[in-house]
Amino acid sequence: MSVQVAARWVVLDIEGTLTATSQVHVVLYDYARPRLGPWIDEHGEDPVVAEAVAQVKAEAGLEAQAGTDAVVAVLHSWMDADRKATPLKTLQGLIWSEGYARGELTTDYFPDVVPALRDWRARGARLAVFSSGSVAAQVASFSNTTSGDLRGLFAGHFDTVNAGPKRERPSYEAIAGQLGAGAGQIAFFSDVPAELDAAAAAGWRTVGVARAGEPFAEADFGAHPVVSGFDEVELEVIA
Ligand SMILES: CSCCC(=O)C(=O)COP(=O)(O)O
Ligand SMILES: [Mg+2]
Repeated sequence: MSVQVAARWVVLDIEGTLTATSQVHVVLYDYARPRLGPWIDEHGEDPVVAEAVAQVKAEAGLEAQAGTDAVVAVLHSWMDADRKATPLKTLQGLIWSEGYARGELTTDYFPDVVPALRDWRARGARLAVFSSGSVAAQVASFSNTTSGDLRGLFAGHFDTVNAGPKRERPSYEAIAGQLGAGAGQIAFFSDVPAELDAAAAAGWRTVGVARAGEPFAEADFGAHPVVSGFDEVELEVIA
């Protein structure tokens, strides 16, 4: 069954919506795990890295003098628990950006994703991304995919730094403001009902993405329309 959606802007979650959860939790997390310690030691003078490390220590209750091993142990525990803490996402994004630039990482999307995004874009829809993954990670991940370089499809990237937490309404209000769009012009696609609830509270249209085999496939999406793939979406592009 198809779902009709009227929107000018389509804002997309990544994990579980565009890519399999294993693409993040296995491929990307396994790439980052052994590289976190060396990255912190080699880039400790970089203010972005220094600030992220300070945030990890503060959030984990470590002393300011704590060494890299203690910081890495916290970061690994957050990855094991899939805690999408902002400083972890910042550090992962730096490491993944280098991995994509070196050609050591390639993003693989669900088969219905790229044809739908190209079709929506060709028909005038504007596309943006809202993910817990940092903006740097998002852009890098679209640069090297099994369908080529897809960066040109997207007009906006949002994360927990430039928008806010994904389960809170003000984050969606902030994104609408940055896009210069009315809430009723934006449709948000996500596999996580709590994210859809926050977007709907901000006045956005919402589409739940319940993909077979994914963690939220059997979740209760409440009043949100639900698809099992983008080929079930009939997008009407509005002004
Ligand atoms: C390829 S960008 C990195 C994705 C990531 O780190 C992540 O946690 C995805 O979370 P999402 O909010 O997109 O479900
Ligand atoms: Mg998701």
